[in-house]
Amino acid sequence: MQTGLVRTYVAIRASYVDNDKVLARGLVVKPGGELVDADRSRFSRGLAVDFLPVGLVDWMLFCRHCVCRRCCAGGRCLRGGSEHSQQVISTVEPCRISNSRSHRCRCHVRKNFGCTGQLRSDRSASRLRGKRLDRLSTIKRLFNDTNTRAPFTIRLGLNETTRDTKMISLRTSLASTSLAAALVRRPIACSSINVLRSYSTVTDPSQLVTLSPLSDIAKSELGSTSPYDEHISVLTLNRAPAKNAISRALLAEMDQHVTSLLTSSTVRTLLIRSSVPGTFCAGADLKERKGMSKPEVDAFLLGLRKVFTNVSRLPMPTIACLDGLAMGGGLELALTCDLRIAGPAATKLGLTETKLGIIPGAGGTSRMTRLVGPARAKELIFSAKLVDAVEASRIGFVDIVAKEGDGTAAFNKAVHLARSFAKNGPLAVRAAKLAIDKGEQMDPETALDFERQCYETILGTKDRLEGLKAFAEKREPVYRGE
Ligand SMILES: C/C=C/C(=O)SCCNC(=O)CCNC(=O)[C@H](O)C(C)(C)COP(=O)(O)OP(=O)(O)OC[C@H]1O[C@@H](n2cnc3c(N)ncnc32)[C@H](O)[C@@H]1OP(=O)(O)O
Repeated sequence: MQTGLVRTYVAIRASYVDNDKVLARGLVVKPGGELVDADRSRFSRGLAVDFLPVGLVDWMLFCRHCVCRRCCAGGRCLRGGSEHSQQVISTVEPCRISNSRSHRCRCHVRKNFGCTGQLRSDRSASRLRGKRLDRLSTIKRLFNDTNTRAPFTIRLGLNETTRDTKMISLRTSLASTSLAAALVRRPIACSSINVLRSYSTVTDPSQLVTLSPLSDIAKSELGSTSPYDEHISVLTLNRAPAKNAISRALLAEMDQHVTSLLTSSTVRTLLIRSSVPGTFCAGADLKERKGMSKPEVDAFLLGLRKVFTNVSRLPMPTIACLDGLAMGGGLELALTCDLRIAGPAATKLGLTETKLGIIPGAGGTSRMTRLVGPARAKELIFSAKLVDAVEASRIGFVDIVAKEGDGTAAFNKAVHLARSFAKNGPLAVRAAKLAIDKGEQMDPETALDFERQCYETILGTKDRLEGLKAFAEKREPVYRGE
């Protein structure tokens, strides 16, 4: 057995097994710290919580009726795992726990792990709350006790009276990040580092921004893979408690990732998305900002400008996946990308800074104006108004409105598009991007000269020869970016 620090492996997600059927799957820490894929594990009836679902998922509360199409990985029903993979439940039924018709399934983590029920019934919630707190303190005690290396088991077994409550939500009472932090600090013996990796960074709540190849997450999140996925990177904003507000810490992490991408020769497309349902980014962290001195604000704005400028200068295509609100600096981040795709969840998009007595300070005035023209940019900025995806597309700062799917429609569409970019000659795509970006700022004649220069850079490449050869041989080209 190897010993490893469970760091990026905090993606220990909820798994519930009922009558030997796995209703939701995930990574499990079994007593003793052994890490297994929950799919392969078998628990006895009841909620098996000798593992800790933390991270983005927090603890979920859902009942059997909450399993919906959105929660199925790639249309596969999570009920019963692969044996029942064809079973897709398309309707959302009222929740029996809350007796409320307002109950809706919400896919919590990119189709991965079922629903988080929005428990409307206060009575039910308070009935559960006391238990949650007790259990939470037990869990915390275990994790905070660094001397405890012994195998541990925490059981939050369901009793008969709460049979329909498949999982107990700790969300309201739990600062999940602190639990996660406790977890990441605690070395846990684990048997398979490899298994862990495939579930890693996206859901590590200790990381505010993660960067991972699509190939790491495509199977679990999308249920489909493509040979090009390893060339597509996904930058994920992961600060749920503050709706991804850009704090100094978040900006620093973003800076690190974006800097690494500036010199990457293998990434063919970058997708920027959020792991927080209903949110892309709520802009600059206003709470942090409140306590900043003038020099600190200056430094922050300078940092923001640097990072956003770097995003706009990335050599590969970039797509902002707006599956939720994007306000102020959040929208400004999206504006730095080559394309913005917005889904039905993107109901609040706007440069809202003037409402706060400030102006867009991360390139918003300039980038929005370039996209929609001065009059529309002025209307948006002066009024600080929020628009939805369709209106944003009509105005011109959203390029594609994704309609298929709900919570992750934009991401899904972006993946589709990114794969179509990634199969083409990567050097050619980069050269085209450069020609467009720079050429746009030049007079037409100079732009044509510049286009020619860009063309020149690819004339001697192996990819170009491969393109011609593949055409002659009537096959798909295999580009290597050489
Ligand atoms: C150069 C760049 C400048 C800028 O970007 S200026 C900032 C522009 N952004 C904004 O004006 C957005 C401010 N936020 C809001 O208006 C609302 O929030 C939202 C519409 C985004 C969401 O509203 P709702 O769904 O009702 O949620 P909630 O309870 O307000 O927020 C959940 C938690 O998120 C925190 N939060 C939201 N936005 C920010 C932010 N921008 N900075 C810091 N924290 C934020 C809240 O405070 C709260 O947290 P708690 O529950 O602890 O109070």
